[in-house]
Parts: sequence; C-alpha cells; structure tokens
Amino acid sequence: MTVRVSGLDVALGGRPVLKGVSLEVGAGSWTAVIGPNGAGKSTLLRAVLGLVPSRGEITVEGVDLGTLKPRQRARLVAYAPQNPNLPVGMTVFDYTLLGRSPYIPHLGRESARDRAITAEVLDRLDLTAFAGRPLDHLSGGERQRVVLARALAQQTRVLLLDEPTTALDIGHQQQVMELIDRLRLSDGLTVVTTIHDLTLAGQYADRLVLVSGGRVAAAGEPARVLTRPVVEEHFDARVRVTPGAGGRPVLSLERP
Ligand SMILES: Nc1ncnc2c1ncn2[C@@H]1O[C@H](COP(=O)(O)OP(=O)(O)OP(=O)(O)O)[C@@H](O)[C@H]1O
Repeated sequence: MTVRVSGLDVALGGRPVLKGVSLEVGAGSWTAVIGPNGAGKSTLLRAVLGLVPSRGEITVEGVDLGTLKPRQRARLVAYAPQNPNLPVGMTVFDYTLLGRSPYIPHLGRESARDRAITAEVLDRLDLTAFAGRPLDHLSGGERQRVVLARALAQQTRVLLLDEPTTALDIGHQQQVMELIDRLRLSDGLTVVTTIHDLTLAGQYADRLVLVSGGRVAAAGEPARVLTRPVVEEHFDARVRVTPGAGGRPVLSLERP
C-alpha cells in the first residue's frame, strides 16, 4: 500500500517542528527516515498516525487517514513507538495480544486465532520463553522486541517503526531487520522506520529520507543520500563512506 505525505506541517508547543514535509513510500517498499536528534523523525511517524495535530495530506492507498476511525486505521497501519507506555505487571503474551485489538469485537474476547497469531509472532521474535513474564521484568532489548511483536501481531499492510533496533545487540538487530524484510517481501508490507544507524538504514531500506530542521533535506537511494558532505553537513560528523555489498554505503567514523 502506497503511503503519501504531502505538505505536512506540525507545530508542537507553539514551535514549528515539521515544515512542508512531503514523501511517497511505494507499496511493498522500505523507507528509512534518518536525521539528527530533534530533527522531527518521530514527529513525522506520529503525525501519520494522527497522534499529533498536523496540516497537510496523509493517505494510504489513496485513503485519507484522517477520515478513518481508530479501529479502521489500526487495521491498516501498525506503529511501534520509541518509548511506549508499558502497563506494569502485564505479561509479554497479553501485551502482544493487544495488537489483535482492532479485530476483537467490542466487549468480546480474543479468538483462538488471535492467540495463535500472537504465539507465532513471539516465536518469530525469539520471545516464546518470555511469554508469561511481566513486561517490567525484561531487559531493554527484550522489551523493544515485545513492542515490535505487538505491532506485527496487528497484521497490517503498513508498518511504522520508530527506532526498532536502538536497544538491540548486533545479533538481534540483524534478526529484527531480516524479519521485517522477510515480512515485507512475503506479505508485501510497506515499511517506514526511523533509524540512527546509517549503515543499517542503507543496508535494508530502498530509499532514505533525510529530515533535518523539520524539512526533507535529501531523499533517494542510500548511496545518493549517504555521502560524506551530506553526513558532515547535517550530522556534524566526520565519516568515511565506502561502498559495501550491492554498492550500499558503509559508514565509519573518522577521528577529527
Ligand atoms: N510535545 C512537544 N512539545 C514541544 N516540542 C516537542 C514536543 N515533542 C517533541 N518536541 C520537539 O520537536 C522536535 C522534534 O522531535 P522528534 O522527537 O520528532 O525528533 P527526532 O528526530 O525523532 O529526534 P531523536 O533522534 O532525538 O529521537 C524536537 O526539537 C523536540 O524537542
């Protein structure tokens, strides 16, 4: 499903945070939103979800998201926030099962299928052993995988993931990114992630959108966006950029 954002303006606390942001994410593709701290990346995802007031147009497959009821929207777009509120004492299984809420009738109970989907997602994320454990008894990386599990249990065609790998060790980073990519290819998911690891972004995403100072500063294939001058200008970092597998850029820090 194609996601289109056009002329998006967001102001928070009376201050403009996003200014005229436009982007198009093709159906079944992966776009990574990159940019320095405070650039407006999370705000962009939250605006698509309708979680912050915005001006401009946001459509999924031509449907204006603003016209949908929350349940309808939740069947179309799943979101894994960077810092979610995790109910104290709730188990990993029950939290992941919340992803099935848009399919459970009001005042109804989850079906055997909802529970089976939840169990399958936990298995795919290496979390089965944690199913009965309260969320507050997990490590940061385990919790991050559970938040992703809840989003995957929602079984939407569009996935918005805010920093899905920040708390993960290198093995789990790879496992999560590969899983997202497999789901994208097998189920035709459209994926938008914010991500700070620029090499990781360039390895998995078809397109990068660089947000800086609330505007889109560059967009395109990873090798076109991740150049030394661009990284230096927008991140104030000295890096070496070398072509990796498939010409995708690999960044390493250089000491000034
Ligand atoms: N509720 C709010 N009220 C006022 N300003 C806000 C609010 N939430 C975020 N901001 C500001 O909006 C700007 C963009 O924040 P956002 O979280 O979108 O940045 P980001 O690019 O995701 O940053 P990071 O990489 O640090 O996570 C920041 O300057 C932030 O301080």
